Amino acid sequence: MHPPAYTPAMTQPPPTARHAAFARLKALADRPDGRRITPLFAADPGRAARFTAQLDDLSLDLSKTAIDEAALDALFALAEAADLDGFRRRLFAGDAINQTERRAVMHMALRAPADAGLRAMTAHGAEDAAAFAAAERDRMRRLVDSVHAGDARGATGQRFTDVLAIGIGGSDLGPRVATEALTIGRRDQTLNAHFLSNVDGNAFLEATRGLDPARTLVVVASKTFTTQETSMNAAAARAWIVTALGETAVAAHFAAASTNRTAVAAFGIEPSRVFAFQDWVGGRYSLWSPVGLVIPLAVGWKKFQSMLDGAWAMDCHFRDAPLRQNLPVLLGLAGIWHTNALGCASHCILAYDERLRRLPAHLQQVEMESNGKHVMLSGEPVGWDTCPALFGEPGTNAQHSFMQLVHQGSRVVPVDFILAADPGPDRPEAHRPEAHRALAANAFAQAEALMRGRPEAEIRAEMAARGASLADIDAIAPHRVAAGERPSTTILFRALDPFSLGRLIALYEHKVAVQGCLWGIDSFDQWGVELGKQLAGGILPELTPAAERQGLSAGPRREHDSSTTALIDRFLSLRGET
Ligand SMILES: O=P(O)(O)OC[C@H]1O[C@](O)(CO)[C@@H](O)[C@@H]1O
Repeated sequence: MHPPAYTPAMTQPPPTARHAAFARLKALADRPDGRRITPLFAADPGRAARFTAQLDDLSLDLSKTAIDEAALDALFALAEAADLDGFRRRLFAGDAINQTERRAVMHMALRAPADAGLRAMTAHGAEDAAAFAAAERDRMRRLVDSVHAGDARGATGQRFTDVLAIGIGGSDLGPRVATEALTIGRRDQTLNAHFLSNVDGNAFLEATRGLDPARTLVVVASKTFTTQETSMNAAAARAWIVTALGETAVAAHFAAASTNRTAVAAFGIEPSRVFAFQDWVGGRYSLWSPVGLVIPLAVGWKKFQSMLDGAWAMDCHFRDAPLRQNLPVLLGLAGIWHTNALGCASHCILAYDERLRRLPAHLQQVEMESNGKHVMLSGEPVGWDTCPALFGEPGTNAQHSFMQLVHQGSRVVPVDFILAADPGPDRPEAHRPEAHRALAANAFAQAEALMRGRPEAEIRAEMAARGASLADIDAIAPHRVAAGERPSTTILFRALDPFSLGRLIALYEHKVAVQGCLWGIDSFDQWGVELGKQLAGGILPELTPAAERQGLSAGPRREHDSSTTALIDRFLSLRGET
């Protein structure tokens, strides 16, 4: 991929001031009590309120971190050194913020009203991104409505009951987390959604298990429409439809979302069923675009629109709120504190909500593909750590797997707790209120336990009170000690509905942009994943018998290291194909 040559010269504040700001953060963490949290509460009864920011019903509590006023000032000094304010302006002005791909970053236009006036720089000059997105959204809506109304039907005249969404990475994770969040525990979905991402015959079998091709609409989502996994899965789905219903059924059963109309046309999808978006939408930010078509198909247009509205509310807040009251900025700064002042190398996302069970997977891509970078925009190596490794599971499940390490492991892992106060006001009968209270109790208890820990004296006293011998106390007490002072942030809102879901995901998207700006990196490219793709393309012909190699670019056989060569030979020998 060669970026077009239309971008302005790269501009970035010189790193000197940033170096000083990072050094200041480290120095603050190295103060005698610089990493402790409990003394901050002891010293300031108003700490919780002072370190909680709010947008309507959504609150972000940063008080259970070691960030004090001095640390906050140092973090904002870093933001100033990195010109966060200017970055935010350039982002919303549609400048080519994604400098290495010479692209604007304008996924906000996908959720903005048509007349929001959001423009994006393109190879052909600035375009009205919000108007473009709205026009495509209207086309999507027409298809969704006609499927739901039974006007658009399968080739045999039957109504669609299922949608199979094919895509990978950003063309899968975002749509999947949103669809799951809005359908888990409900019985009112308009179509049953199924997802196929991995290039694995088992995944295909699993995704199509029990599906009737005559009643299945297939949506292929791929920004580039060249991704190997998606191409192979789309071809398999096409064969599945054609075998059952004949070649002519493809027009009725397929729709696509892509920026590459030519490749989609070559695949043979009816042009009226192809929905476009522009290169100013990054893959991991594309669930709001036609890539997310499966979402309204599954939950209805009204909910999809409400999700967009929630994200747009967060966009406006991020764009307009002063930095010190700005939720994505504060969440981003907390992460900077943990990564660059405390040296934490990982970060845990715990949503106490089964419906958000795929959120960590989506955020892994949003955060790690965006900010897993080692050079600044100038190409110079960064002089500080960038994105931590993210992981997570729904609470309370996580408590019974990896939380042991978070409480007592040798490294500090900051946690984001995410919780809705109300399990779902639109249908209280579906929720056992006592179960939701138990979820909440666990979320609050975990955060408190991480911070308070358990001192040895308390454990010894408790064991003694229960009649344990001194030898037992000596042997066991050290193992039960939890040092505490482990940081967490808590995101709490009224209810997980489409609006709050959109707002939540957009909060993290902008957090990532904030951090990328402070680290001085390009958060919107992903060159690192290219090499593996190229090498896989080269190895595939080597694993394929000559008779089946048609269509695979044979190319000259590459020299591998001896390990890779031996593994390829062994793979073929185990299959009896040498
Ligand atoms: O939507 P596409 O073009 O099929 O790409 C899928 C995914 O692959 C990646 O390029 C990474 O390999 C992601 O950035 C993207 O979300």
